Amino acid sequence: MGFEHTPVDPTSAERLATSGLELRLVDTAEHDDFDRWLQADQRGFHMAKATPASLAELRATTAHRRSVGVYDPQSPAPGHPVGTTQTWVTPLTVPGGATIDMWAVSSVTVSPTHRRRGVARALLEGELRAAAGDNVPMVGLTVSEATIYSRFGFGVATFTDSAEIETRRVRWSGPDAPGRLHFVDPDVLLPDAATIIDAVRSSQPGGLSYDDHFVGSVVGTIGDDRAGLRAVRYDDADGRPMGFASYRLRAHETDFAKHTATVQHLIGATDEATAALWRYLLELDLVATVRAPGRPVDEPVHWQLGDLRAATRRRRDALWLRILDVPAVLGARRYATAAAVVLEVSDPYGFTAGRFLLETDAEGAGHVEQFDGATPAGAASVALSIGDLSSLYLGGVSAATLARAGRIEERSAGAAFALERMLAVDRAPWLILGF
Ligand SMILES: CC(=O)SCCNC(=O)CCNC(=O)[C@H](O)C(C)(C)COP(=O)(O)OP(=O)(O)OC[C@H]1O[C@@H](n2cnc3c(N)ncnc32)[C@H](O)[C@@H]1OP(=O)(O)O
Repeated sequence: MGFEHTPVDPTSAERLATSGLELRLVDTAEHDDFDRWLQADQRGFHMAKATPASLAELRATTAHRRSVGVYDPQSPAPGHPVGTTQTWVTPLTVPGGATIDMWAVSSVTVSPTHRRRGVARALLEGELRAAAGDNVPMVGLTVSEATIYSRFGFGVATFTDSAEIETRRVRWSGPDAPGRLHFVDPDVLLPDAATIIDAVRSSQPGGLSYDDHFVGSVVGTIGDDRAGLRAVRYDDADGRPMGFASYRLRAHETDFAKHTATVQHLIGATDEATAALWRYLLELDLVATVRAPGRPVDEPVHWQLGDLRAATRRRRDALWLRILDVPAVLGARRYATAAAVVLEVSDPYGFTAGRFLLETDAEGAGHVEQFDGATPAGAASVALSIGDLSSLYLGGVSAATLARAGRIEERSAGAAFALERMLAVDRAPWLILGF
């Protein structure tokens, strides 16, 4: 049985029932029920009511996800949910290229008429228990506000940069790409984009698998604002599609030579493709500014601009993770050093609380076991919360910094930096597309 049939959590259903509310799965094959859920989701994020056309698109591209609603039978419109969430299971690429299952949680909304009486808590706790019950070892989400999810054991694991680049300052110093660029229609690009994103995500820590809804939104086959989207594809010297960029142009109020190009997405399966696409955008005529949100924090382009100050960058949290099974997730990734560390993990929900011994070998494999004994000679030892361990997991957060912040307690001298060296990665984790 797939995740879409996982029932709602009975504990949360009972808790909500004591407030007279009903928690249930939405039958996404039943259009009216699903449309009401979709409209509640739109309203929850202060978006305009979905048009019939966009409802049809959303139904077609997201019906396979598990949609959960909270209903108030006393409402004048009892079929309209007052709380929503949507979940699905995706592979999450971890350092070394293996994948683990991640229970993705999205669309957490509670109607302003029903806020701050524990509806979101019931939804979130219910999803943690549902994922644990299905033996999914990791839960992941992105947040509207960074103040909500730590209490449930989540920690931020990846960041993105929003770059703004003054094109007139750029003197391209990167390599010349041997391939060619072509404008492509969204329908033509869609399958290539899906292949390119899939190739990248399979080796990119933090990479997820993306369905047609996501890929269609970045190439412009779906979405309300698709008319202004342009897309180019980079084909390598052998003519194989290796990357694409989609972007919008906005004219300056008074100066036609100062358009702004805003990148919807830019992704290359090779560094050559990524550089070629960046160069294309930075050398567009009549464009003074290129804006690119959601970029990896170790983007090579900043070393190819010829003027480091041509770009300003703003960093933001992206993927938040919540480990549910410590041995499963630590055993799946690869490590940079051969070492041993004892992790004393606290967990407000008890899913993962305990002591674990992580031993890594010269090939980078990790062996993890629950552990009661004394810390072995030579092993590092730290105490930390499950949220902070989740932050460290993909290698995008420094253990030494968390120790300096007072979040990790070092039980042996230098233990945080020893852990940081074990977890080090050659490529910063990146959430390729937000969700
Ligand atoms: C993964 C995602 O989907 S991220 C998107 C989150 N959704 C949004 O931002 C849409 C707009 N906001 C909302 O719909 C709601 O305000 C929600 C979903 C954020 C919160 O729903 P509520 O039902 O009011 O939350 P609930 O009453 O269950 O609160 C649970 C806890 O979170 C806290 N909390 C709730 N909202 C916030 C907030 N915006 N900032 C900080 N803390 C918050 C509450 O104080 C409470 O804390 P405590 O129990 O530890 O004392």
